[in-house]
Amino acid sequence: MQSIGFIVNPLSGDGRGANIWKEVETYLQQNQIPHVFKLTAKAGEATELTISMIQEHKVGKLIVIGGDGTIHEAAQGLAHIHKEGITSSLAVIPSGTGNDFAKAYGIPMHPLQALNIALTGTKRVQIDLLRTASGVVAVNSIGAGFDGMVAKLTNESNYKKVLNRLRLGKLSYFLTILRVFATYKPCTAWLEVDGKVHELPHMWLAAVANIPFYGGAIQICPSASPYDGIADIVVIQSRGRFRLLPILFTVYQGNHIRHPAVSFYKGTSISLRSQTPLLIQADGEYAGATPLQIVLAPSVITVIC
Ligand SMILES: Nc1ncnc2c1ncn2[C@@H]1O[C@H](COP(=O)(O)OP(=O)(O)OP(=O)(O)O)[C@@H](O)[C@H]1O
Repeated sequence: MQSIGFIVNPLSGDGRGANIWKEVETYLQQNQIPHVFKLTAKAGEATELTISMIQEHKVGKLIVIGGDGTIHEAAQGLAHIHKEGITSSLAVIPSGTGNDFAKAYGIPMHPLQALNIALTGTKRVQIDLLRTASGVVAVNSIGAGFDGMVAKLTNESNYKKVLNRLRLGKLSYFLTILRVFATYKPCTAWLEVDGKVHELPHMWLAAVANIPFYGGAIQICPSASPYDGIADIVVIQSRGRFRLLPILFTVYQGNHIRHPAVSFYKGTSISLRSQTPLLIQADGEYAGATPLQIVLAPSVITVIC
């Protein structure tokens, strides 16, 4: 049997991770399922825990209990060991706020159902990654501009904690969207996709998507697929703010795609420059500012779903 390792972010979903781990650990003990586990003690730690767990304990199946931020950190570790020719499959028990990764792979939100899939699921898919020039990888998306600012302010906000406690975590992203929408100043940016440069005046955001969702089930790029070896890019441009209002209310269903302010591109080598530095998010985590360069790395991680 494959050796099983758990990485648990006890603080994900404002403490939901710790509660889910208790439930999962009880199940593992009752059913005498051998495993190793590590709890993250600080931000960023899931990367080194992933590497050490796989190298030291020869873990063939890594199960992450966390949100998209913890999966993002574990993915850095999985991509690192992939370069050394070592592989380990990734399974997820969602305990975060947005849980976009779990949604994209049809992983149930119920902890014991997700555990059952992690332990016995036979479907394994190879997924692409987005890799930046600075070596960061993203499993879900990388975006610059409006959504970079939304990710940063949501993660720093106090209402995210309060809403998580009320099981309304997704609302925290929407509240920040409204905040940023009222004040955001678009600028000109230059997007290069596979050698072709597109000048983008009044750009609000450019997001490179590996899956359709971000920010807690916002269907920003409905055509994105992590299996097709190509990244989908969505750009929103507008001179006026109020012209974009309909997008706020249609983007959750992915019905913004025909709005004239929205355009799409596809490619494997992408770069973005901007008139003024724009904040970047990678899988919902703050990741610096433009300029940004991304290449699509095909079939790097195996996901159990
Ligand atoms: N012990 C810890 N103390 C402080 N921060 C931690 C700790 N363990 C992990 N973190 C940080 O918590 C952050 C949030 O985790 P995660 O994204 O998994 O949950 P979330 O924010 O509730 O969910 P989502 O990303 O789906 O919105 C991550 O950036 C991670 O680095």
